[in-house]
Amino acid sequence: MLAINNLTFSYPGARSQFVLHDFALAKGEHVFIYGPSGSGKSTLLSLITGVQQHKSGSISILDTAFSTLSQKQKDRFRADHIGYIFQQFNLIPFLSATENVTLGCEFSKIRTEKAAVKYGSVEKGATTLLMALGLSEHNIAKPVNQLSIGQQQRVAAARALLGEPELIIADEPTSALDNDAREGFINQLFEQANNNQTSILFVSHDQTLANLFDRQVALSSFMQEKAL
Ligand SMILES: Nc1ncnc2c1ncn2[C@@H]1O[C@H](COP(=O)(O)OP(=O)(O)OP(=O)(O)O)[C@@H](O)[C@H]1O
Repeated sequence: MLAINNLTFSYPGARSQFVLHDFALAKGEHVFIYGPSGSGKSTLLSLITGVQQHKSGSISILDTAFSTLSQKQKDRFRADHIGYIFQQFNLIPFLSATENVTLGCEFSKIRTEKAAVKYGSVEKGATTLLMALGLSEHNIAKPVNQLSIGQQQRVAAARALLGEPELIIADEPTSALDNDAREGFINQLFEQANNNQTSILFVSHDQTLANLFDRQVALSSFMQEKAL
C-alpha cells in the first residue's frame, strides 16, 4: 500500500542530501521504524505525507503515484487516506475530546461518509472510538486541556482512526507515557486498526515497543544522509 523507491531529498541550502532506497508497507501491516535523534524520522514522514517534495525517485500510496500529484491533490489525498498521530498530539485545547476527533473527518468527504455508514454519524463514531480506547463518557465531553497526557493521546489516536484511513502514521506519540501505559495504548490502537485493515507506520528512537509490531526496521537500513 506504500512503496518508496530511490528517493533523494535535500533541505534548501543544505550541504547534504537524504538518499532513500526501497521501503514498502503492506495493507494491514504494522511496522516500527527506529532511528536515533537526528537520523531523519521527521524528514521521512514529511516526504511520505507530501509536506516536503523530493528531488528524484518515487512514492506510491494505494497505487497512486503520490509524488506526481499537485500540492492541492496531495493535501486532499492526505486528508482522505492518512491518519496522523503527532508527537505532541496537536489537539485544540478548548474543544472537547469528541470535537477534536470529529475534526479528523472535517476535510474529507470520504472519511465523513465512511464514519456515517459505520457508526450512524461522525459524532457517534467519535464517541464510540473514544470509549473503545478507554475514555469515560464524562471525560469525552471535557475540553482536552483538562485531560491527562494519556487521555489526550487516546483522543489523538481516535482522530486518526475515524473514517478508516488506509494508513496511520504515528510519530513517537508514546514518549510521555510509562511502559505499561504505552503497551496498553499500542494494543488498543492495533485492535481498532485491525477492524479496518489499516496499515500503521510508527517511528521512534526508543525500541522498547518494537516487538509488538509485525516488523521492525532500522531507518539507517534504507535512508542515509550523505554530504553533497
Ligand atoms: N527544516 C530543516 N532544514 C534543514 N535541515 C533540517 C531541517 N529539518 C531537519 N533537518 C536536518 O535533517 C536531519 C534529520 O532531522 P529529522 O528532524 O528528520 O530527524 P529525527 O530523526 O526526526 O530527529 P528527532 O528524533 O530528534 O526528532 C538533521 O540533520 C537535521 O538537522
